[in-house]
Amino acid sequence: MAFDYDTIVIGGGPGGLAVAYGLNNHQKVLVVESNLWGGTCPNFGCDPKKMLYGVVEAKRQVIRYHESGLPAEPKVDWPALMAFKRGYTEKIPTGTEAGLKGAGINHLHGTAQFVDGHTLRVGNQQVTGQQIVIATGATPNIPDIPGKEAFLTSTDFLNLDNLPEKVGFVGAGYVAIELANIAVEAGAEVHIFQHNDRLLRNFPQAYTERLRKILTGKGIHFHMNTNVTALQTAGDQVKVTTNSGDPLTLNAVFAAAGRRPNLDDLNLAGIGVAVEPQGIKVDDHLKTSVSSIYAIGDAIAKTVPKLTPVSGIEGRYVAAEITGETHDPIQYPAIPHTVFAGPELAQIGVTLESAKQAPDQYTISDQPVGSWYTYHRLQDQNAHVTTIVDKTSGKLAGAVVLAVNAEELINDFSELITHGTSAKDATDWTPVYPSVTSDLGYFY
Ligand SMILES: Cc1cc2nc3c(=O)[nH]c(=O)nc-3n(C[C@H](O)[C@H](O)[C@H](O)COP(=O)(O)OP(=O)(O)OC[C@H]3O[C@@H](n4cnc5c(N)ncnc54)[C@H](O)[C@@H]3O)c2cc1C
Ligand SMILES: NC(=O)c1ccc[n+]([C@@H]2O[C@H](COP(=O)([O-])OP(=O)(O)OC[C@H]3O[C@@H](n4cnc5c(N)ncnc54)[C@H](O)[C@@H]3O)[C@@H](O)[C@H]2O)c1
Repeated sequence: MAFDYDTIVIGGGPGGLAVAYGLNNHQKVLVVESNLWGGTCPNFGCDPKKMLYGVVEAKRQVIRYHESGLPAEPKVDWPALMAFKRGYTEKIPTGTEAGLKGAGINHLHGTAQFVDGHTLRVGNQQVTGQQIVIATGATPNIPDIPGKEAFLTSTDFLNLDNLPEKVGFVGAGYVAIELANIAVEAGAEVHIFQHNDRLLRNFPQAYTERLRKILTGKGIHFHMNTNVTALQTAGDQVKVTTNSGDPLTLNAVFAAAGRRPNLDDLNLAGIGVAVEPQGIKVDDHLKTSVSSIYAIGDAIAKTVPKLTPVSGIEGRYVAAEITGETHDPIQYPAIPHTVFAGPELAQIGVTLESAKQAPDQYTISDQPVGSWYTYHRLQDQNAHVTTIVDKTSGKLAGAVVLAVNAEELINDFSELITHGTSAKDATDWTPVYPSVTSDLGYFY
């Protein structure tokens, strides 16, 4: 049977685009996107979030230098900050589409729905492909409570014309912590409602408690072990009812209770693609239960974190698998993850919890580093680093970092872990001094 395309990719985000560009010189490819070209990360995820974060962190650095020669009292101008962000994000969809055009990749705007394992309906046309790759990402999970229509999402937060006076976040994961930090630094009263006693559950509790203390010090109100049971809107106010204490009146409440895969439009049940609660079920070649269909990125059930670089790795892997460049199962490198929480909390590799359970295998070194030159210079008294070293090889196996510039140190650690650098080789070269990297030798 002749197909219209060799491969059709559903979703024009980081994952889908990695497949399309990976296949472009080998195959006739079509990408279908229902919303904004570029997907979540550059339009309403990582990139706009970090533009806002960069500005509020600059303000916080000035405050840290308050008694070190910089007595200014900066204030965030939200409309100007938003204009800065929009100046970047507004160009993303057209820029991404122009990139596809320039590369000669066929692309179609519309919502794709499966007719069978090789056929999609997009609007009023049907297209066929020998392979189809699902890269439809995820969308905010809205808690099912009375008044849930009042919930705003991270997408709304990252596009607010004005910052409301009092804001709440339901959930205490990545989205809640990062956006709450931006809101409090920009001058809002901020409340976080968490149904249990853990924030950022994938990070070690000693570290999340240190972070909670710092964020509480900035003025964020943590309502732990608290279920939001109802929302009620009246004008520009939202009454938040919980299972503990009196209701609170805020001006905006954001659902930050995880993200669910974007699968509703696809008719997966109709064509027999197996789905689990966390996303599409795939094997170690990222194939679904229908042999002509692959799935990648935030749309799949997986144990690795749902992050932009992971979607990219999976997209490039599927492209290589389709062209026959590889037939090995997918192998993930150590994936660093960072919460941009002001300060940043980052980790990579073997977790602290599992290292503690294997004392014969790992040496754990837990160091408050606030008094080290690098952190003293930045006035970051709370900086803290844990390294986990494999006793047999002497190589770094994992690390946790809480510091204002944790992203830099975790990237250095990532490089050491990924390339299996020994303690000797890690110090056998000359980085710029003084810098975050010139501290590496002290950690090993
Ligand atoms: C607020 C926020 C901050 C984040 N910050 C970071 C960060 O700092 N670092 C990081 O690594 N990750 C971050 N992430 C996560 C990151 O954005 C995602 O992991 C990444 O975008 C996933 O890429 P993807 O291609 O799998 O999915 P997406 O980027 O979500 O792309 C999927 C695309 O598929 C389209 N689509 C869906 N259904 C259909 C259909 N039926 N037909 C056609 N098209 C369809 C969607 O419109 C979307 O454009 C953040 C996420 C959020 C929400
Ligand atoms: N810096 C980054 O890399 C970054 C930033 C933002 C988002 N992300 C990605 O996006 C994903 C989604 O972020 P997120 O914060 O929405 O999810 P998350 O999984 O990190 O956190 C969800 C939070 O909601 C709580 N929760 C779950 N169900 C609930 C319910 N019914 N009612 C109330 N609370 C509930 C959880 O206990 C948890 O605190 C992240 O896991 C990550 O993959 C990454």
